[in-house]
Amino acid sequence: MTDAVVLDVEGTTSSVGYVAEVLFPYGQARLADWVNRHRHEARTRSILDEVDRACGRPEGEDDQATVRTLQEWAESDRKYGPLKDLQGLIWAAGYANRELTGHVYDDTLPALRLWHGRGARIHIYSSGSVQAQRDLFSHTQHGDLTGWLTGYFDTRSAGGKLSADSYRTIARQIDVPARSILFASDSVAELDAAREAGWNTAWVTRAEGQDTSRDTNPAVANGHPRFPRLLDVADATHSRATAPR
Ligand SMILES: CSCCC(=O)C(=O)COP(=O)(O)O
Ligand SMILES: [Mg+2]
Repeated sequence: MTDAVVLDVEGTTSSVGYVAEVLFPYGQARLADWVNRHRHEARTRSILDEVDRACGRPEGEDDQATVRTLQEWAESDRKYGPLKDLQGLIWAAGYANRELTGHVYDDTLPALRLWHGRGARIHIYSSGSVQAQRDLFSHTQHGDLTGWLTGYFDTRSAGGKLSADSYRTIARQIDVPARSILFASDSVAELDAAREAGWNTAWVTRAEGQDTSRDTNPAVANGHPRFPRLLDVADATHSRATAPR
């Protein structure tokens, strides 16, 4: 029985290439300029101060050093809250001025429709900030998809994606028993953590010629049912009847 579906973004609803080759470079190219222009505004200031605290530096003493730290974190794809928040602010401006369009695979909307029609509530869980998630799904090439989604979780609201406790936190927040939740991701390590919390899992490998995540070696499927596309997961998941296990 699947009452709730929780979806990863990068490599599952949306391509790795879009995140790695469009969103991340867009943010990095504008990071220093953003800080220069917004460093006295509350949201950006609080991000910069959080970075300084994390580095053991006095808050606000040297914003250029803070920018360098953020650039280093961005270059090494650190999933740290303040970096993800700042990326979310920069991307929001890009969606607003139409320089960015949120990418979703062509089977993502049909999958959302199928689950929705079967009464499952659909949530997003990404390392990208909740704002970044909302902005991506409200500006896709298929239009605004946020009407299909019930909720969003990031590392601040749920915790890191490799920790079983994060999935327990989400289950509590959405008030659905673990056995009735399905998590779809391209990351076996994330699926392992979700399964440890008692969730059903689906490994989305994406078809040949499309993106595959960095840790989707077929040899390490690790017992998670494999599906080439998200729509294949939805097809195999009969809400309130069966779930892939
Ligand atoms: C919400 S779009 C940006 C995705 C992102 O910033 C990221 O780090 C990818 O995280 P995911 O958990 O979706 O793999
Ligand atoms: Mg992913």
